[in-house]
Amino acid sequence: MSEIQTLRSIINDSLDIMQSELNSANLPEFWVSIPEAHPADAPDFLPSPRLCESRRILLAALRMMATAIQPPSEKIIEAGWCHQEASALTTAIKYNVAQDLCDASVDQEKGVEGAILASKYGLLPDEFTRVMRALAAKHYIRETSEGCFAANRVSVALTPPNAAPRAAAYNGGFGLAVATRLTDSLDIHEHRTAAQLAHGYDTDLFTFLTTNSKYFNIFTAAMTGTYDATHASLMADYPWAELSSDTVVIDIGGGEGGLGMAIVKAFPHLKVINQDRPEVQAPAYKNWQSHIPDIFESGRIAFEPHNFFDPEPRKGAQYLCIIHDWPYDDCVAILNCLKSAMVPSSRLLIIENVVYPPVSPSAYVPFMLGSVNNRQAFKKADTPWPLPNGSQVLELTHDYEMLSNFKAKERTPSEWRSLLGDVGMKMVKIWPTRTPFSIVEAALE
Ligand SMILES: C[S@@+](CC[C@H](N)C(=O)[O-])C[C@H]1O[C@@H](n2cnc3c(N)ncnc32)[C@H](O)[C@@H]1O
Repeated sequence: MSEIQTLRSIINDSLDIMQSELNSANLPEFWVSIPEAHPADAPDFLPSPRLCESRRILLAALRMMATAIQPPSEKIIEAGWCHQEASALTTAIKYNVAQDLCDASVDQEKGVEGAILASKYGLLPDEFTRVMRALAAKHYIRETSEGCFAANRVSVALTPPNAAPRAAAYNGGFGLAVATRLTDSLDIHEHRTAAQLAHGYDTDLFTFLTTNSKYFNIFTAAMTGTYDATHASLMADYPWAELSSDTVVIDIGGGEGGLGMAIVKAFPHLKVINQDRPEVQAPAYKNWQSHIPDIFESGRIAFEPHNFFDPEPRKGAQYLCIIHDWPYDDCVAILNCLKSAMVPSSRLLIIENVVYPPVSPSAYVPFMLGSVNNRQAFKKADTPWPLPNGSQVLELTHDYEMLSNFKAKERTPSEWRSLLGDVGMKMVKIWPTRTPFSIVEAALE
């Protein structure tokens, strides 16, 4: 079969599998235009392995199909304007447009005039309407008649309490400016990041954030926005239940404590200590008090100020950490501080975007979702030809962001083996999850 015929058959087959998975879970088919959330949009929704993998492969095939049919010169020109989508989204988030469009008073057939919304926000009607139109063209909202706008399913995900907009708000408030300096930062052969060039600081980003409350708030909220919808899978795809009942899990650099909260909610036999910089204590307390007041009161989750460049004070526990935002030497220093506390039974779980380079396959790999079984532990399907192995859009986005903000990185499996080996640890296993994140399990050598 030709490349395009194969893509067409992957698209048809994965669509069929996706639909049958939805049917067996008694879920409706997906939609765009209806201004309601699909049950699978809930942050705590856990897709079956086959639903997860059919969606992943379908998305990859649709993206490649779009490349096949679009004139290459047009693709290049369109991509050159990609910052426009991010800036339009930032505007929508700033004014909470989606909340207004989803309001019960809005007739979703007719929509609301852009000019009425513009006047509510104190903006010029023509300018604002064109930003709205850009959003409608990308399916964040609908244009129902010229200059009138209504909500769709994506608009619903843009309204509180959904956390994803907080991740996108970070891009508008901080990341877009960083992106403009990435190219400049590459030919400075010393540790000078695009973020430092864009925002004019010399320290590491986290130290800079402590001096700037606006960016501190944007960044801290963005972490919750990024990780919030991953917790159901992170809980299901690692055998937390098998940890013994005296286990203390230390989440090092745990931020507002969303992951720790998911662990203590799902596994009553576990305790979590969330370690982070002292200034993160207040947001973490606020988070736990509003979501898990009883567990917080019981002391099964606690905050401990700790600098992870100092030796880890809690010996012989199970440890979680994220180190993708530190350059190599810092990663080695952090891991050594942690290693000093580990005993042979300790495990270090590093929750990051393991990167599988998007290598173009030379051999034919058929589309076989048969190997993904809903009754077994989650495993990823082999990516079929002609999709590049990997096909990881969000994972590679994170890697680029780590480069831009920290001159740090997401790692391939061999890079993980090598880094862990450099500090006298070994990789036990990489656990794939139904999110862009994997869990890299490490132990003492
Ligand atoms: C990638 S974020 C972690 C996000 C978090 N796991 C979550 O689920 O929201 C990195 C965290 O490392 C923390 N951090 C940065 N430098 C630190 C240090 N020297 N010691 C301890 N924590 C630090 C930051 O405050 C931030 O919360």
